[in-house]
Amino acid sequence: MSDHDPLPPLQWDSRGIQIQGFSTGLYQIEWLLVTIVIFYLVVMGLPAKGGLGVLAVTIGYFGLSLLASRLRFFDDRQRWLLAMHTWAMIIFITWFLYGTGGVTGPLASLYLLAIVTSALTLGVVITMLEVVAIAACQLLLLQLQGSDILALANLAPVGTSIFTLLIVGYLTAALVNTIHLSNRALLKMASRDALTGLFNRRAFNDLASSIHEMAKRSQNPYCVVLIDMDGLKSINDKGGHGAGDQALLDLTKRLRACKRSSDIVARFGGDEFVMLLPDTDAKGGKKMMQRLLSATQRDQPSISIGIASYPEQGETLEVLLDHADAAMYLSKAAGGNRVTARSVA
Ligand SMILES: Nc1nc2c(ncn2[C@@H]2O[C@H](COP(=O)(O)OP(=O)(O)OP(=O)(O)O)[C@@H](O)[C@H]2O)c(=O)[nH]1
Repeated sequence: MSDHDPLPPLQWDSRGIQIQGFSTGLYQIEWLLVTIVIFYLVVMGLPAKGGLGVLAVTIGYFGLSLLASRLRFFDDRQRWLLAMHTWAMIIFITWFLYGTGGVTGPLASLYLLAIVTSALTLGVVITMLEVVAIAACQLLLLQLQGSDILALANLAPVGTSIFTLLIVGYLTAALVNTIHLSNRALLKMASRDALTGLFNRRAFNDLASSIHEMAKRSQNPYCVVLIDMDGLKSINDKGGHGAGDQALLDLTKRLRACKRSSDIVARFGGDEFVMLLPDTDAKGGKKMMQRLLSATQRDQPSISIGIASYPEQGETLEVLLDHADAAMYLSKAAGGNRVTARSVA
């Protein structure tokens, strides 16, 4: 099976899993921002000029944060929504700094919260773009405060703050990227059988469930096939574990060679393999498995195959797997090296 095997988007989308994992952190950043702003207003009081505007925007932003938390906004994992959120944070912070006259004061570091939010979820490029936007906001604030934006004395603190944002944004995004890559590697490991590199039972169940749902909607048939090697124990006994492993690898090669790109093949464990053949009825599935049997060389261990087809032999994947298993045991009981497709209903 190639690396292009289909992975269902939800369970195996590592970027999505990563954002989901960070969602608690995102809520905490949001509440930290709101808490710092409210704390500032309580301790320092409303600014004399434009105080009501600052209060109104703070209450509005607080309301939005509450709504985001209620709606589990960050669990949604849609990147454009998260990007809009960081923009809203930057605008709110800029407005707050404008109202409190503190572009060069300690509250200017609030921009760090927007940058960390972006770096956690949106990647290096978007985060760097946001730093540029913050630089523009800070220059605008200087201008609105009546400072000369070309004077070095005014530009220096802005430059220092932008430099800090760049470093924090870049390092956080780079760290997150490393986590993302190791997540991908872990997901791959968690979905594969160590010996054959085929999907394991867990990955098969996830993939098969989404194919089952699609088949149910489109009323298309599909086949579930259980394949069990005949006599692996005696191969192990005669040739050792290495010979048994090689026999399993040979069978894996044969299964890969006979499958279409849309078919899924997995190792269920031991000498048992499973295939799911989308858009294939019982007749087509049986024909395909007969071809697999006739391609089996004399010196290769034989296999016993059981087939169940959707929808005739079951409305759920579990029932189909049971039927395919029962059919496979009929093949085995009849001496192996054959394919059985039957309804147990
Ligand atoms: N080499 C090797 N052997 C394995 C592996 N997994 C399971 N086995 C062995 O495969 C054998 C399976 O035994 P059985 O279930 O009796 O299967 P069988 O010998 O093929 O007999 P039938 O299925 O009745 O034809 C056991 O001896 C297991 O120890 C593996 O990854 N590698």
